[in-house]
Amino acid sequence: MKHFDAVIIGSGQGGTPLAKKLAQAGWKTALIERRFIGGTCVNDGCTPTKTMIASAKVAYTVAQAAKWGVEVPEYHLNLPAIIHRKTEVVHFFRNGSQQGLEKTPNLTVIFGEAYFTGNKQIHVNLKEGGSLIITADQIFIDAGTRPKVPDIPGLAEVGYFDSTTILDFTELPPHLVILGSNYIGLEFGQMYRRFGSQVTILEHNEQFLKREDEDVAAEVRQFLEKEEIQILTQTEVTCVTRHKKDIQLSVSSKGQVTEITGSHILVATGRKPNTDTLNLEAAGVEVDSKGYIVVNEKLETTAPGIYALGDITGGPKFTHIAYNDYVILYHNLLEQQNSTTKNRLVPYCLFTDPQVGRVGITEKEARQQGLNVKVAKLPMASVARAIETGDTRGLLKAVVDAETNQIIGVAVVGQEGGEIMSVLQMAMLGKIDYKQMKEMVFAHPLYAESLNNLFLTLDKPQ
Ligand SMILES: Cc1cc2nc3c(=O)[nH]c(=O)nc-3n(C[C@H](O)[C@H](O)[C@H](O)COP(=O)(O)OP(=O)(O)OC[C@H]3O[C@@H](n4cnc5c(N)ncnc54)[C@H](O)[C@@H]3O)c2cc1C
Ligand SMILES: NC(=O)c1ccc[n+]([C@@H]2O[C@H](COP(=O)([O-])OP(=O)(O)OC[C@H]3O[C@@H](n4cnc5c(N)ncnc54)[C@H](O)[C@@H]3O)[C@@H](O)[C@H]2O)c1
Repeated sequence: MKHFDAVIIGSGQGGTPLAKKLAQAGWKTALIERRFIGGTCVNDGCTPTKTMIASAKVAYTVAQAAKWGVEVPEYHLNLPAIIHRKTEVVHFFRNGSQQGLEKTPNLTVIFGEAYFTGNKQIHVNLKEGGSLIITADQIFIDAGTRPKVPDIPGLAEVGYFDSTTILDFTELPPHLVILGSNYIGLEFGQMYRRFGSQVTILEHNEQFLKREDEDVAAEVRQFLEKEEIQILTQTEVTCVTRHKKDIQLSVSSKGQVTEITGSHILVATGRKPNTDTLNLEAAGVEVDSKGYIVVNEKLETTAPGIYALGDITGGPKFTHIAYNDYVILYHNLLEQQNSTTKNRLVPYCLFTDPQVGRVGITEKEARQQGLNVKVAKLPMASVARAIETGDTRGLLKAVVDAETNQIIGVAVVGQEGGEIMSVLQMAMLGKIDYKQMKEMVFAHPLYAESLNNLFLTLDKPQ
């Protein structure tokens, strides 16, 4: 049996920096990881997908090059080379992170599967064989989530990809049918369409991108459909069968029963927490009805001295949120602060091309809450930089408190939409109001310069 001051389960985007910080502060710390250092983001999530999306953008640009007066008579897609590049980038990030951990004094990295055998006691089935019992004064659970697969008759027998397994498939699916039309479904859908697959996206909700305002969702749908991606909402798959190389999906779409034939299926219907193998009852850590760990706003679980961070808490599932959870914990534990998750801004970016950068409240939410707001909107077709660059898809939108003039919500669909949103996120944090943004000097002709014009629209009668 080994004893540590702190044990962290999972080397994700919260656990890795936390392990380093606690060890650097002199705590005898252990970090337990059952698979690869870096967790989902580095190995199966942000890093591989954004690397491959970059290749898809090149393919799209080359295909459209004549639009910019550049004739490209012929080009070929080399999917194994794209996947090789992705794997190299992933290894670069993973290895860099692992080396950083291994160099940290007071920190022991243990590869193996952890589960609780008591309140502050953990059993680890070591990757190298054998097992280890560990006790600790403080325990931090950052064990993340994994793909959730719907229970559809025939799906398991026919076979399907999820967002992890598809990353190493070196053949191009002739017709990829995707279940789910949120982040994963749309990012992969556009990527494979640009690689040359036919793509059909099936969404069981009535509204496409239901979290977003309808005008924002419509803009995204429009540019995806222009690339001949078929999107069917209110569509439920009832059964899947294989007919030689084809996969047949029986679907109920807007009340009509029909068949869709594809070559491969990608399941992108959400994630589920990795709490089922942790034996949390032994530690007295409660989970909610979906299996996520119950935490308060300081990320304390129901068991004293045990904390949870990142996706496993059921909070917004983003790398920057897992990272911010770590920041909250180290502020409170090492600097005796009183940091909480309450009222933190949660920005996010959908990495379609163009991107969708979002932060704060939507117009729909503001109206539902009965807030007195003004809404500024500007099409990308009115932005000088977009016209010059040759891509006017998208729009800028900001929700402004009519009494205080503060910006309370932003959506930017456009090239560098995430970066432009971040400019407004800074304004929100720094309490720079829309009148100041309207007259702020931005370098010409940046996308950011268009923020002057965005807020000038509020001078017109609403
Ligand atoms: C395809 C995809 C694309 C994404 N793109 C983005 C993006 O562009 N931007 C963004 O912000 N977010 C993105 N995300 C979400 C982001 O990856 C997650 O929010 C983030 O990785 C969560 O980090 P985490 O620390 O909570 O957990 P994870 O990164 O999931 O880490 C958990 C770790 O715990 C380990 N573990 C689990 N159980 C045990 C156990 N019993 N014992 C030992 N170890 C264990 C796992 O092996 C894993 O390494 C994406 C996700 C996916 C799937
Ligand atoms: N750019 C980013 O920040 C980024 C990128 C990828 C993933 N992520 C994170 O990863 C998580 C998982 O992403 P996701 O897109 O898989 O999940 P999600 O939960 O965001 O979306 C799942 C979608 O699938 C639909 N769905 C569920 N069951 C279905 C079914 N049986 N048939 C058809 N549609 C169905 C849902 O209505 C929803 O639209 C997200 O929470 C997100 O935070 C973030």
